[in-house]
Amino acid sequence: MENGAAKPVIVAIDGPSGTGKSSTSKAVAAQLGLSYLDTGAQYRAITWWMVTNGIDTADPSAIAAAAAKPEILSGTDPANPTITVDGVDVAGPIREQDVTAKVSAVSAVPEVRARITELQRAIAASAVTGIVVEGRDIGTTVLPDADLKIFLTASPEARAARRSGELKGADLHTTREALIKRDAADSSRKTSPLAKAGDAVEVDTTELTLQQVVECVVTLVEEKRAGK
Ligand SMILES: Nc1ncnc2c1ncn2[C@@H]1O[C@H](COP(=O)(O)OP(=O)(O)O)[C@@H](O)[C@H]1O
Ligand SMILES: Nc1ccn([C@H]2C[C@H](O)[C@@H](COP(=O)(O)OP(=O)(O)O)O2)c(=O)n1
Repeated sequence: MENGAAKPVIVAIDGPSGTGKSSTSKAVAAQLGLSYLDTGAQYRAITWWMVTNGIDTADPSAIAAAAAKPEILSGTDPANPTITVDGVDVAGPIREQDVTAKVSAVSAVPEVRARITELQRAIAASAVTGIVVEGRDIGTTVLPDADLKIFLTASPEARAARRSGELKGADLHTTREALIKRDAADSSRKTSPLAKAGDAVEVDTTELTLQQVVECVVTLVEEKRAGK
């Protein structure tokens, strides 16, 4: 017989763009009855606010001065993840090209990272059954005590093909170059760069279907829960 409620399980999924973090995290969370947090959406939301409010995103001091202003709320149901800024639903606008081009510069500013990291920790701490949190620095910085850390990778070709499929036929070469440039910026910033935690399990998804990746992560979570 169960002795009280199970301890919440915290899963961190990091990796570069197009490796399958969002799709995998949502499916794993749904399958295991956990909450889900897309931390990239939070960085995109604060970037959207900066752009909308005329803040120069090439000026780190202007970004730092405004970092505390927007109120960013994330809905963590994996079947219906939501993101609002000052009460406005920004799920669509945060995926636009302009935000994508500026998000690395905004998310490199330490004041932005401190603000968003605090939000992320509060959301994770309040998840009753547990949560799958996906991003770039979750296993290294945001939740270093996560029960399970996964680092997803895939070849640049596979990642670009997946992304240009989403962008309805966008040029493969341009998509590949933009993706490599963003990963380089995210990996080389001073504060909390994209990095694999020493204790993360690396999964190369190049030759795997999404379903295979999900099965792999679900198995790893179940093994952790069983104390293996
Ligand atoms: N293993 C996979 N094989 C093929 N396509 C995938 C795989 N994983 C994800 N995808 C697709 O690739 C695209 C990018 O995936 P996404 O989960 O948004 O990646 P990330 O969050 O790492 O940027 C989506 O269209 C998704 O359906
Ligand atoms: N934990 C995180 C998550 C995202 N970011 C930044 C860096 C990324 O280029 C952007 C956008 O992240 P997002 O996960 O939406 O990117 P994708 O286009 O899905 O690859 O946010 C970050 O700095 N730290």
